[in-house]
Amino acid sequence: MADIENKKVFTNTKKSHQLRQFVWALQVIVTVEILIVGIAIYMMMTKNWLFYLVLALMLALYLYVSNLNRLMLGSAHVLTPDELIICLGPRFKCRLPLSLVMEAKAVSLASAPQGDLLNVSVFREDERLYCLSRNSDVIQLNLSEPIMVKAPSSGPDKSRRGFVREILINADEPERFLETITKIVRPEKELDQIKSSHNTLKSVQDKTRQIISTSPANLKSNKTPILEIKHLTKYYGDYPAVLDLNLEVYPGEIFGFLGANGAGKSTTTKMMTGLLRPSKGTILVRGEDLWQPGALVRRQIGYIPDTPLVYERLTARELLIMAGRLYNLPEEWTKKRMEELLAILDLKAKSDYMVNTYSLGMQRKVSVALALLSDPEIIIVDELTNAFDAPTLAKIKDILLNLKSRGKTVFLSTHVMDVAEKLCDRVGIIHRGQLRALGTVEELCESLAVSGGLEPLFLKLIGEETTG
Ligand SMILES: Nc1ncnc2c1ncn2[C@@H]1O[C@H](COP(=O)(O)OP(=O)(O)OP(=O)(O)O)[C@@H](O)[C@H]1O
Repeated sequence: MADIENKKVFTNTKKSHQLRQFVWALQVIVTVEILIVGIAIYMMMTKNWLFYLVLALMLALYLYVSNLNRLMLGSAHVLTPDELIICLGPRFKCRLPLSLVMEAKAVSLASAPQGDLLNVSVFREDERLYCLSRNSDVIQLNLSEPIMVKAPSSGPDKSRRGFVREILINADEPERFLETITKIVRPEKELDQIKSSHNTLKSVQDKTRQIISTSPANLKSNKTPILEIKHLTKYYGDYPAVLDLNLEVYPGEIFGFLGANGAGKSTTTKMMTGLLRPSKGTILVRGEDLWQPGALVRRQIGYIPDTPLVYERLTARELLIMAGRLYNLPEEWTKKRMEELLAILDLKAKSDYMVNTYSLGMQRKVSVALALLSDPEIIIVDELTNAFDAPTLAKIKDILLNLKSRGKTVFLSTHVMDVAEKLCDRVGIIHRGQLRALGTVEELCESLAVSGGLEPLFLKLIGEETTG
């Protein structure tokens, strides 16, 4: 009962005159046609069972059209304390958990996207869902994570489902809608207050403990960074998983991103690969913002996730061919590269078996092949060591060193110090979401007066932080 009382309804078609005219015209046409046909049938047909059947069918058609019109004109979004049920017309409905809504704001559109017969536009474009009946009173909802919706895409991707991070909807009373939703979804301002109080509490401690190497030689000041992370922040609710992260990575280097369990490594790599929207901050790849809609620089990134994200009902070969098509790579080139990668990764023997028959390590090798297929400029690896046995790990290390020798950049997240020490030119150490140290292992050891390499350095830094 309380739930029902807490529901707020926001109509979304009342101000759309064009739509209302269309719907009323449809209602009038159907009523007149049914009357004419009904009278004709009444006069011409004998009153047997067929007559009553036709009459019933006509009545059913009339009720169907009336109901369609009622749903169209009464179309409304429903806001509860936990979710927003987005409805448009009789056909589109989507439940959006409010925990995912990062921001709701009024936006103006130059023109309404082209709608269907009922003047309704529901489609996906560049990870944005348009759910509109007009171009006025438009509200944009920005999500912290992508959600899957069932709506056609305007692009070459013909699938009926896809991920979106921004949703555009109409509300007949946009001010009331925004006021209500921002009361439920914590407003940015309030979040900022929490963030700044969190920062203040730790700031003195943090500043004294952040060890950033600034020696020009080691920052490679003669090179332009390929990757720039500026004030990158991610909140899960009120919890800062990554807080004000700043770093630069240079072409041709293997950069180690180190941290204990839960330090914020995966959250950072997901933001760097376009999988998780930052709460704040920017990620620039060759100076271009990765989070700009349709950013082409995303194509320059290959991502090896910590757990394989592969479609298991295809063979490795089918997956790689499909990925090549998605990247618009020439088929011959894809096939050649695929054979090379399958051979290097020892996957040839099983490459025509479905991926769901592979071991976890083999599935992860498929992830590696997929990430390297388009020969990207930057390779982001989340927890290199996961699921790989020693010989495979040695092989993957060789692959990464080979990429480096070809001028590619590797961003390697790991909590295994040995791997980082052997492979990385520079390392960044993240703890509780904040960067604590940045530089070469030698520089950092010197700054902290630690001997014995990365492991004692890491333990000293994290140990001090934990007890501090
Ligand atoms: N979807 C989520 N919702 C809420 N909190 C989350 C979510 N994902 C991660 N976290 C929290 O954010 C923090 C950072 O997590 P993250 O996965 O980035 O750590 P990590 O450094 O990759 O750890 P590990 O090495 O164990 O994989 C953790 O405290 C985790 O509990």
